[in-house]
Amino acid sequence: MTHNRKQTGKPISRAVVKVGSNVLTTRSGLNIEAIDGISSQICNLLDQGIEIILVSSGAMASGMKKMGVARRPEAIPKRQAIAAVGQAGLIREWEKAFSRFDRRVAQILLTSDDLTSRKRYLNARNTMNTLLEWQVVPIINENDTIMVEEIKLGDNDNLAAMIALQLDADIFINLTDIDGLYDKDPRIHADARLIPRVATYSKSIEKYAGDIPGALGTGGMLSKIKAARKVTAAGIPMVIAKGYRPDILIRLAAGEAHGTFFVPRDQKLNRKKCWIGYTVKTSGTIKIDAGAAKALLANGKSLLPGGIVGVEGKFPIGAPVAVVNGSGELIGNGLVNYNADEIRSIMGLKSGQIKARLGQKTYDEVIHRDNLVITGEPEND
Ligand SMILES: Nc1ncnc2c1ncn2[C@@H]1O[C@H](COP(=O)(O)OP(=O)(O)O)[C@@H](O)[C@H]1O
Ligand SMILES: N[C@@H](CCC(=O)OP(=O)(O)O)C(=O)O
Repeated sequence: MTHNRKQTGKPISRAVVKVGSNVLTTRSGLNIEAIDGISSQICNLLDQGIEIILVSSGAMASGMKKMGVARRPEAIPKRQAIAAVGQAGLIREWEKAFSRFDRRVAQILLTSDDLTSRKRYLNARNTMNTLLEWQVVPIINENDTIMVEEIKLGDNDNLAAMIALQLDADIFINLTDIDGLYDKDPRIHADARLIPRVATYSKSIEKYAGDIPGALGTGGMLSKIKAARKVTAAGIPMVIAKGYRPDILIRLAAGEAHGTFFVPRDQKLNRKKCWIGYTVKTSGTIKIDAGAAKALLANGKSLLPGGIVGVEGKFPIGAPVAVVNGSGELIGNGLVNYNADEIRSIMGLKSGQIKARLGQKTYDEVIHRDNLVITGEPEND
């Protein structure tokens, strides 16, 4: 069964719901009232036939309360240990809350390695799809316990956006401790006004948002805006709304307008391109000249060796790399047909000269357009 959503005009049959630490924790620990309220609403949506994937923050905040720590420790092992303590209680409370409605939950903890490896990415997707088929609610968080800088996802706004792309959700609902995006940080400016709708994403929107989170959050409003950029570029709408508002999920699913709605692009990006453009951690950088940038941006062409002016990093064939212009601004991500040393050796050449230089030519293109996703949009920046 699908649900008609007036705001998007499209039916919702699958939603990613992210709940921030500020909603899920109080001064004394986990906010059981919020967990009960949100789980009861999710069960209502499940009864309507809408599949829900829950991304739950709160492990760090809850672990700190449990261990009697007032501030996040600087030492990484201590932070990881605190998250481990907190995650146990967090999932227990969600499980308890859903069991009141005879619903089961499953815990999924991810790092960016799990999402960058295509094999692990697809495995995780298959598992989550199986859980959804079984009507079990997947509850996802970053695997903070083993998280170090190299495999860090950063914040759960970003993680939830990637999950929305991975599972081809119809909407991403981001529940936080504030009504939505204001035109200025409302903690500093009393005259800040709520923006109900963002029709087209542009860099200027990012200027509205502060990157200082609430007492217990990570990333602040800015990380939510960046998440909106990802999902809307791939054709998925996002709403930022206040998690404490009674029946907020039910109201949103019924098409009521609350918070800030980010209108998606008309065209959906295919799944593999979602992964290349908005999920993988790139393992190198290719710098291109102005002619190549124009060919990629305006004409949707593949990247040929002739337009390449620099290569950074050491990466194998098939690796995800970032493509940047002469000023270092990101144009997009792509999967390479040649390794880093080969690209260094053929950059600036015509495709017809590749064989003479390398002794063989497997492809004309360094990145074929089917494996290239334009994510930078200079016309909006
Ligand atoms: N322009 C803005 N509009 C709304 N909130 C903002 C803005 N700039 C900064 N914020 C702050 O961002 C906070 C939400 O981010 P964060 O604490 O990371 O939440 P969460 O824990 O839900 O992820 C809000 O409490 C708000 O004070
Ligand atoms: N993984 C972390 C949450 C990180 C995060 O993004 O927090 P938040 O800004 O509250 O969504 C935790 O569970 O504490």
